Amino acid sequence: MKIVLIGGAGGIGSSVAFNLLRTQTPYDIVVVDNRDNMITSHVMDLQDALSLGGARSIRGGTASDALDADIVVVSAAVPLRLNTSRDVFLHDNASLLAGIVDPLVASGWSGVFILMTNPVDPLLTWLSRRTGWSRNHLLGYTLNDTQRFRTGIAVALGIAPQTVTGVVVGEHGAGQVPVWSSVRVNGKPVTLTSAQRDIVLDYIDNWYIRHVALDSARTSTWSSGLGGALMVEAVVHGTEDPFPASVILEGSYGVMGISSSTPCILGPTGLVRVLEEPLESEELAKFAGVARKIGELADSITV
Ligand SMILES: NC(=O)c1ccc[n+]([C@@H]2O[C@H](COP(=O)([O-])OP(=O)(O)OC[C@H]3O[C@@H](n4cnc5c(N)ncnc54)[C@H](O)[C@@H]3O)[C@@H](O)[C@H]2O)c1
Repeated sequence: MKIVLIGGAGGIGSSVAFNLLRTQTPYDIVVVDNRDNMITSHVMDLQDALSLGGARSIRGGTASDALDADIVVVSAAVPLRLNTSRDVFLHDNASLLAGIVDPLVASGWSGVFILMTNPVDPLLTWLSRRTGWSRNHLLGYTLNDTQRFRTGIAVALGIAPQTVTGVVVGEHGAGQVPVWSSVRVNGKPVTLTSAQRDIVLDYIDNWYIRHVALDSARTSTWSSGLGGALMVEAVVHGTEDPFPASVILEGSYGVMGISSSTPCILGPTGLVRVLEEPLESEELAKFAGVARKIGELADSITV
């Protein structure tokens, strides 16, 4: 099972690599990046963790390593700078992604492509048109929204996040649609008061703005690295439990041809099934508006 991490020497990529090493799956992991010294630094470090997990190998590589990869995880991106929206990186990251996917398309590659680079939904919508790949092979990483929803609810209720489940659909980040009717604590449905909802909304809506304002030059590398590795594991082993991902919607939530987050069943061929979350009418209206915005952003890419 060859996993190629493009942007693999960055914060997210190296954290995905580390978390893959901790699984019991015999991965052959290849780190590809345009910073050779950082590839070497991470590989020298990570290869000494091989004997503590199930992965078979980790090495540095080049873009051509992707041509026979089972799964390509892309977190390559232009450097983070102060901003208030992931959308400011749309055009620069689209140019960079074009250089990554065009050789894969030309080679007829048919593995599973997981995009972590932001803004993930418009970039995936555009990539689906550019590559012509089936939506089954084109997945966007959006688990963090659901994780932040769980954390926010745990904070609002003063309970452990592990006891909370609940789903977020829609856009990764700013246009996320939290599904209040999906909230469960210890498996039982819970209705939050409006004051509790406000605490949750403040947490999930402002997390990104608060984090970027720190000007730390890093993103959510620990949570996304763990989540990215869990997504790879979900694809490789298949999941019975829904895994949230951005995928091209074909009618779910009334949306066609736009990539947005929804719970999915994943397996070795990528997307196995989209699960449509039942939404209230205001939630559906928000989803429709967000999907329009994602489509307009994708349309604006001219690479
Ligand atoms: N989807 C999510 O939930 C989520 C969460 C966190 C971060 N992100 C996004 O992931 C991306 C990466 O974040 P990060 O913290 O790892 O950033 P980073 O700057 O640490 O890493 C990006 C890496 O990409 C490399 N790179 C740039 N162009 C390349 C190319 N053409 N080929 C190979 N490598 C290339 C850089 O050298 C760098 O090492 C950003 O777009 C960020 O917004 C997404």
